[in-house]
Amino acid sequence: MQLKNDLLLRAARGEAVERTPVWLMRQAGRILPEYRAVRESLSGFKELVETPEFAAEVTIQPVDILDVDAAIIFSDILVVPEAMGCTYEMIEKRGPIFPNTIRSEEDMRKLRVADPHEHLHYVLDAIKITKRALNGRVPLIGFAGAPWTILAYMVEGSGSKTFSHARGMLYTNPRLAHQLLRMITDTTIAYLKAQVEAGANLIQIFDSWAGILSPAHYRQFALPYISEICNAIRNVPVTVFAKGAFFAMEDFSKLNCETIGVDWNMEVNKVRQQVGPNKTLQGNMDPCLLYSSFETIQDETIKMLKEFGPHRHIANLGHGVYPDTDPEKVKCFVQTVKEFSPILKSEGV
Ligand SMILES: Cc1c2[nH]c(c1CCC(=O)O)Cc1[nH]c(c(CCC(=O)O)c1C)Cc1[nH]c(c(CCC(=O)O)c1C)Cc1[nH]c(c(C)c1CCC(=O)O)C2
Repeated sequence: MQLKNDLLLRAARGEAVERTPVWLMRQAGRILPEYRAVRESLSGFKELVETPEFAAEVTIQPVDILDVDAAIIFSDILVVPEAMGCTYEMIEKRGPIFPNTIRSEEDMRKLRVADPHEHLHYVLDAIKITKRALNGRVPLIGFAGAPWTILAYMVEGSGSKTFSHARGMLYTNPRLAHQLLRMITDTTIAYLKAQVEAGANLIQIFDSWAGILSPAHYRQFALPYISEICNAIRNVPVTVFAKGAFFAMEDFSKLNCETIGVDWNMEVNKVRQQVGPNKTLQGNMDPCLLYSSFETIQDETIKMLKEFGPHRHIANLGHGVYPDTDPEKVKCFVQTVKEFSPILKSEGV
């Protein structure tokens, strides 16, 4: 189906756009009372993720309410380890827990390369329902975690400040780490291909824990697998968002992907120099800006638009929106991009 608003896809491919497209990482859920109402009618987070009709409903809420230029399918990066045989629980206000971690050859034997049509059909169904309901209003973003970030959760068993078990494995048993990364990558490629077949218009890879690795480990244990995924997904644009990986920007310039995510620790002009002119950049507002006044949000958003320039930019935060953010402040961010980017474009800023 022809998209009515394809700004995101054109910006990703480096084509001309009338204005800069805008959406927010983690826009689906958390900040919206409408999301919480759906969530509270169910037994928990997992029921919402695994029930395609509800997942589709909360995917579309931010498009209706926040007026963003894209929807991102409501799911989680942790559905991949679950499909591989490593189940997670989502503990209210604490985050995910994996009762059985992967730390030995024996633990590995319990895992499989998942078939997305068998083990992740609920996400594929949610994508199909969402696409039908969106009726071409905006593109739908599919996603997965990058293999390193998924390994980090499977080995650690929960969120962590240090991920010391996961990082430790890279020193103590690199062979096992590569074996696990191999299985995660194979599952992820099949899963993302299935998301595209189901209707996803763009794919984003979240490497949320990129920034805790040394550059050498990142090149050994993260980049090659991301590169494989990029090479495998060729019908739709791909975005690689690696939080904190300022040291890898030159490596990213060589990836077979269209867009690179930028967080607020990174200097936009330096990143642009490092990745060159042939990639689109996405980001990079500090989510904490949205705690400030409407006036400050406007000023800082305009500053950000000027920094990136009018071409090859997708406006976003530098990481997911925080749960205690006022949706009105998000609307202010979105509207400022929509209002000012065409003006800056016409002024040639
Ligand atoms: C690391 C990571 C996870 N999940 C995700 C990442 C990568 C992005 C990032 O770095 O933030 C990705 C994710 N998780 C969720 C989405 C949905 C789509 C969207 O709004 O972007 C996406 C894209 C829903 C969710 N995933 C989660 C929630 C909150 C749970 C709830 O509603 O009760 C939502 C809406 C839970 C989750 N899921 C995860 C954690 C650590 C937590 C607990 C803390 C938190 O709330 O963020 C793992």
